[in-house]
Amino acid sequence: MSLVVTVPTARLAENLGAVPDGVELLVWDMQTPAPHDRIDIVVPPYMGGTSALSALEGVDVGLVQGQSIGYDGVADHLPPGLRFANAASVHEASTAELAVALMLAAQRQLPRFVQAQPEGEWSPVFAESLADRRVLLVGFGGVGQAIAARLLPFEVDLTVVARSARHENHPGIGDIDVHAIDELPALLADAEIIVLTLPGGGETHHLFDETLLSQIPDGALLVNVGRGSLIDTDALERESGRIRAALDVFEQEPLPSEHPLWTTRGVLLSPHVGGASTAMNPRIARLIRTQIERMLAGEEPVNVVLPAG
Ligand SMILES: NC(=O)C1=CN([C@@H]2O[C@H](COP(=O)(O)OP(=O)(O)OC[C@H]3O[C@@H](n4cnc5c(N)ncnc54)[C@H](O)[C@@H]3O)[C@@H](O)[C@H]2O)C=CC1
Ligand SMILES: O=C(O)C(=O)COP(=O)(O)O
Repeated sequence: MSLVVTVPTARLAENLGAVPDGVELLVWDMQTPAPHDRIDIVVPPYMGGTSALSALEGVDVGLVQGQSIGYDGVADHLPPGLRFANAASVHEASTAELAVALMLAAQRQLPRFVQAQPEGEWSPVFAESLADRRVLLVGFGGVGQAIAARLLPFEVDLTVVARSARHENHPGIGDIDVHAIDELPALLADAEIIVLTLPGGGETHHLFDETLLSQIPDGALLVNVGRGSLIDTDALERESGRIRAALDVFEQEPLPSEHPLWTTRGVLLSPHVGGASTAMNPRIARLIRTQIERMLAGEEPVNVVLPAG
């Protein structure tokens, strides 16, 4: 058995290191014609990878291994007959770190100190804590549970709402009740920090619409590391000033430089960098290695979220 595997960057090939005998590893960024008619595993570029999928038209591909967890939009660009695996688990720790960083920065008003530093301005504030705050975590899959595991040592009062809990016994989390999503409006009324980790797509589109946003208590912090489409951005802008927000994901990405969110008071933005850290490449490489080993052994690959249609 032999396999042809393509990765989009030399750095990822380096992270992958030595591959088993019989595996031909090539660097292909999908901007040039496919290097072979048959490729067993194709790894498209990170971010914006969906448009590159057209390069797979007419190529016999065993598995398309994405580098993201979210795969909204992929089905529309994936040539028929190809199957797609996502990068579930790869970005969980990194995205959870960012979510906690955004919460800490917004609660303790770190941007204010960063701004005052060049002026040598001593500007103490009596800030919101993370300790003892009532945190409502929306979504309890890999990312949500990784956030819970990191938040609990901060001594927060944690409530979780989701359709289902994908993992059981995530390290660091004891038994947590998961409330059904239809309890969301009632749970919101009591929340001081709300953290969104749901996937995008039709079912969750504008879940936080004008009505739900208006039920968030005054001064509460809305954190979104799931997908921008979860929140009606126009409605959020109308609520700004009353509630605070820390957002890593947006309905339109990149967020245009003239967008009012950039300058809205009480809004902290990061440019969709939840998964973008040094943890990523070695973890993606580990996942690719698993897929190679499974395919060499004639086993099904893991993480297939779009079976060959
Ligand atoms: N900011 C960033 O850079 C990153 C963002 N993400 C986003 O985070 C999302 C979640 O990732 P994981 O936790 O690994 O996914 P997952 O599939 O493990 O968990 C999703 C959670 O959302 C819940 N859920 C899904 N659809 C729902 C619905 N319609 N109503 C109520 N609950 C629903 C599930 O029950 C589960 O608790 C990804 O789909 C991606 O969009 C992921 C990685 C990095
Ligand atoms: O893993 C994810 O879902 C992420 O959000 C990060 O990457 P993406 O923007 O989906 O390419």
